[in-house]
Amino acid sequence: MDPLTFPVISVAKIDLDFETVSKQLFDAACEWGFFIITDHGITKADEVAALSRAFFDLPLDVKMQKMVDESAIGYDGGKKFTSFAASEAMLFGTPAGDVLSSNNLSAWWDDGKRQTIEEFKAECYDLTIKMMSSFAVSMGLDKDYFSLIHQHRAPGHTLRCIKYPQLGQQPEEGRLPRLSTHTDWGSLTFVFTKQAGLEIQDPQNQWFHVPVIPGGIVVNIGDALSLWTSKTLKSTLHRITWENLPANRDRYSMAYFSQPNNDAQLNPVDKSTPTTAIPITYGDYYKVRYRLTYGDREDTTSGKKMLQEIDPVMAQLVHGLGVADAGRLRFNELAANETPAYILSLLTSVGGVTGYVRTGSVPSIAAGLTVGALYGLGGYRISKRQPYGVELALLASILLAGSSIPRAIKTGKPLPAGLSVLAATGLFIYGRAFI
Ligand SMILES: O=C(O)CCC(=O)C(=O)O
Ligand SMILES: [Fe+2]
Repeated sequence: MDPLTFPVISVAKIDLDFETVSKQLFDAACEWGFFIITDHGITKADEVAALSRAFFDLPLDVKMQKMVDESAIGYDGGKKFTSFAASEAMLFGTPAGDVLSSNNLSAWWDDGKRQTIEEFKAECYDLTIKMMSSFAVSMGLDKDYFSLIHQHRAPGHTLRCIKYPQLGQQPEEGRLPRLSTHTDWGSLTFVFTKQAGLEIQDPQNQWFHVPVIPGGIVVNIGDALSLWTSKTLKSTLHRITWENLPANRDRYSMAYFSQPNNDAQLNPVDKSTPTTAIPITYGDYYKVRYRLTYGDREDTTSGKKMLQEIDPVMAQLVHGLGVADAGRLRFNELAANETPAYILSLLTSVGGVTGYVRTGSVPSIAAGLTVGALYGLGGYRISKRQPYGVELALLASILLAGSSIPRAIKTGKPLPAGLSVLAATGLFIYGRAFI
């Protein structure tokens, strides 16, 4: 097979020769979903990168004075990393002008620094709009089709200045990702970095190192743009591994996320290809992805963990779209309900005790109470959106099936037969999460 060539596209002539540049951008977006643009005319990146470095050098308590909130402005680091990435970040989200007026920035971000961030964001915004116009034209839509749904309204366009810090020791394998494998949620992402480390899934589904081109911007397609185009434009999985960015090295990057307005529908724009309607807006989608990403964090207003705030029905819908890939494993937990586990816990415990009372069987009470406890613990963990709740409920069902079904067949008695029915119910309800 031919070696793959990562697309590097000069956008110097995006105005003068719109058609040629549009075709290059569209082809790269369809084939890779990731590419680098050069000659883009963005002037403020180095200045913002320097501000970002200086901010990360501040003492932790100063940085933590203003933690990120629903406005997507503030610091998202702290003493503990999220399960999404071993990084700290400074977020400048929401509509134009909000960085200037935000009270969620510490005094260090004075007027001059805020102004620089706004100017950089404005440059990025204009370029994303231009690029989306070129995608619109390539798809036979009005040139301003996408600009109309990317106005300066919520959730806005977020600049995320990121530092992957150097750490004393490498976390145990599988415990904490450097940057989880994920797709981006919105329309277009620009990544500015001078350091290697980012990997993407290439057109042959192999992990591929994104090159670093001085002055270039790494661009990728997000889920929303992919959904509008029935996935013709690719929302590509990407990640950073500990192997590529070991604990003894740090890395800085800045990601600008262009996002559709909250009320934008995610349905495919081409009405001629029959596809099932997507009954959610970008706002619904954003909420689920945001809470999955920051799942372990507490919501500043409700005090609940973000993961507990996710509506399971919405989560299932998002999962079903087949593009979202943050916290994939968690969909099992989100879809699960704790009530059957509690009922099974009660019934199996009662079953075990009844067996003992009737026949004096110690194994019966021991098994009944053990299985009951496992169901109870599983149910509790499901209700708190803690990991392994579904697994525990499933394990309880397997143990119950193993002990009751052979006895039911052998003796034909009602108690083991009843317990077998419970086991089958548990297997059905909690096994489904893994199919
Ligand atoms: O740091 C990078 O290079 C990529 C960051 C990224 O993918 C993200 O924040 O979504
Ligand atoms: Fe990303």
